[in-house]
Amino acid sequence: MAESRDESSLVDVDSNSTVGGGVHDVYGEDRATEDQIVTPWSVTVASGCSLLRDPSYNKGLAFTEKERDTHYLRGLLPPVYLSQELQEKRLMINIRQYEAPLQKYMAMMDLEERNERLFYKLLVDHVEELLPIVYTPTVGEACQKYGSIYRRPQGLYISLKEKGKILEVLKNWYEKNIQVIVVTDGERILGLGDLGCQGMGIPVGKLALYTALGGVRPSACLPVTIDVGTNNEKLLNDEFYIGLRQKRATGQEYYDLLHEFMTAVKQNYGEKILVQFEDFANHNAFELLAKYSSTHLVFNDDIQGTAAVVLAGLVASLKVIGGTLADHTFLFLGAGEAGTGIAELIALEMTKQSNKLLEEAREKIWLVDSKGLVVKSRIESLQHFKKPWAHEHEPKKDLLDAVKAIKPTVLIGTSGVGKTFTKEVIEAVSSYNKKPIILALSNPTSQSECTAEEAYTWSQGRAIFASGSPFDPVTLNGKTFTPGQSNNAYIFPGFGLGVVMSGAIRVRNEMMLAAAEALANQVTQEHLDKGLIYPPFRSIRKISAQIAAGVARKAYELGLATQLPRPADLVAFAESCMYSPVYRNYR
Ligand SMILES: NC(=O)C1=CN([C@@H]2O[C@H](COP(=O)(O)OP(=O)(O)OC[C@H]3O[C@@H](n4cnc5c(N)ncnc54)[C@H](OP(=O)(O)O)[C@@H]3O)[C@@H](O)[C@H]2O)C=CC1
Ligand SMILES: CC(=O)C(=O)O
Ligand SMILES: [Mg+2]
Repeated sequence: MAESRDESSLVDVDSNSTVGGGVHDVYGEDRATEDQIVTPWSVTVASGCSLLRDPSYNKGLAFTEKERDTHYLRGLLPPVYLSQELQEKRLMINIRQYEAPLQKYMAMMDLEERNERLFYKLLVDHVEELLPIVYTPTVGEACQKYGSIYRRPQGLYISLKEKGKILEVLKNWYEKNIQVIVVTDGERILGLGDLGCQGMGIPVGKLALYTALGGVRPSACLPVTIDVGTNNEKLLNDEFYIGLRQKRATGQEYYDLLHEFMTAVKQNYGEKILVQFEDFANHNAFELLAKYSSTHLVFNDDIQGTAAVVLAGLVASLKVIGGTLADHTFLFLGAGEAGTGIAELIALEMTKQSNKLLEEAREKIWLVDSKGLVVKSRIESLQHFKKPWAHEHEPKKDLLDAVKAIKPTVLIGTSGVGKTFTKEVIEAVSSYNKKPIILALSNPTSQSECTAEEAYTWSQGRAIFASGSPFDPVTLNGKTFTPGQSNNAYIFPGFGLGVVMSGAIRVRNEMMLAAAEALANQVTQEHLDKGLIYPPFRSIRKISAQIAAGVARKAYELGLATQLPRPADLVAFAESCMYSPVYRNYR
């Protein structure tokens, strides 16, 4: 039993072991190797219909003759035995027949509710095909229509109605050994704005990636949506809206509910529960992060995870265009969570690479918000997170003017507004650089600052381009360009695994730098030759193991890790901690 195990035994776990996440594998089913038999525990041993209806244990038509006898399945299944591989093949054929991505999304969600291991097998084996379905861009549409497509609760809904009872609400969740929570209040869902309670699709999607991409076992993941109302009139008037029908609570009422939640989380799950803040509006996001980083194991994916993925892409790009970070000039469209978060990590890395002071490093980085270039003369009216980026310069009202004035070598879109990298903007950036770096990070695809085709066409094939949501390869004058995806999905699954497996008790920016470095190290010359600044998602589990190891190594160095003794080979340990979706045999 995991709870009483000798911790040192974890260091040498069998490399075939499929234990997920490194702790509390109460019944041993995750720890067993694929050829060992395990007990399909629920409260009692599941059998008959209850076994078939339990998504954690259901194997569809892959129950053996012996299992059909011992678990009272005779007659409940047609006579045929269909292996997991054949089931996977069949499901992929079915899913590919749907034309609309939302139909594919719903088919995937139905599968998850029916047969969890098969869901993850599909996602792991077809990650490049299915990521755009369970994640951006389709998850954005799913959130917009979440009320209409709602079937079953996929996470915990904590609304103002639950005030004073949040600890009890947490106890209602059917899994007890939670290691990672992704929580949103739905106010800034991708670049789609306030989707209120329907933002639930985001924590659900993010946690599916924790499992598929990072190997944290599904039973350890808890999606949470905090519902304090919505200011989205369309949703308030939608008869199928699933949330509180009121304007958003703000101020003390909002912060009291959040505080009750954060307190209850620690009370219920202890010090080592990782909480990922996701898609909060920036007027709350920075404050929540600052408030809870010293008392809880928290990070904000939009501010910190995004920063790590972009830094990794930039470090990889430098191998192609040369120079150090400090040799470059960065211009952001969008000075919110993603923009200022990325800017800060770039500046921090510059100070590590050179002997620059943080202030000096920041001078190489410029931001544009909805009112124009962030400059000193605006300082009084700027939100606190923009102030460090207000440099001395005459005001510039729009991006094109800012590009002409700043002449950036790197242009990054974090505005949440599509089509803002116009032909003029990209042509201007390309006129100053042999190989401009252009990152259009806003999600979903409709909000992307430009398309891959636009970036390559308007830069005459010279841009190093990546985007937040995926684009297909583009052929220009007989040459094919493959755009990369610059999305925090590269970082948070491996980051979370590293935190969990090391038993880290706090997140530090150095751990984000370690994650970025590990990701950048996975970019090979072959990738760079193809124009890619990230390795392909198909090798994400290997990448996540490297990221997890880098993050854990840093946590040990900083004295924040509690999983002792430190495993000698952290990469092997990370791999051994990863959940495998392969079916198990039942005794
Ligand atoms: N690829 C990835 O991994 C990630 C992508 N993102 C994407 O980044 C986008 C922004 O997210 P986030 O930073 O959290 O959002 P925020 O709301 O915190 O920031 C948005 C910023 O964009 C500015 N802005 C809005 N409209 C315009 C405009 N027309 N022209 C210039 N600036 C504008 C805002 O200006 P003002 O301050 O004046 O209002 C604000 O500074 C989203 O689409 C999100 O999906 C986010 C995280 C990760
Ligand atoms: C990717 C992500 O976290 C976002 O767009 O908000
Ligand atoms: Mg996000």
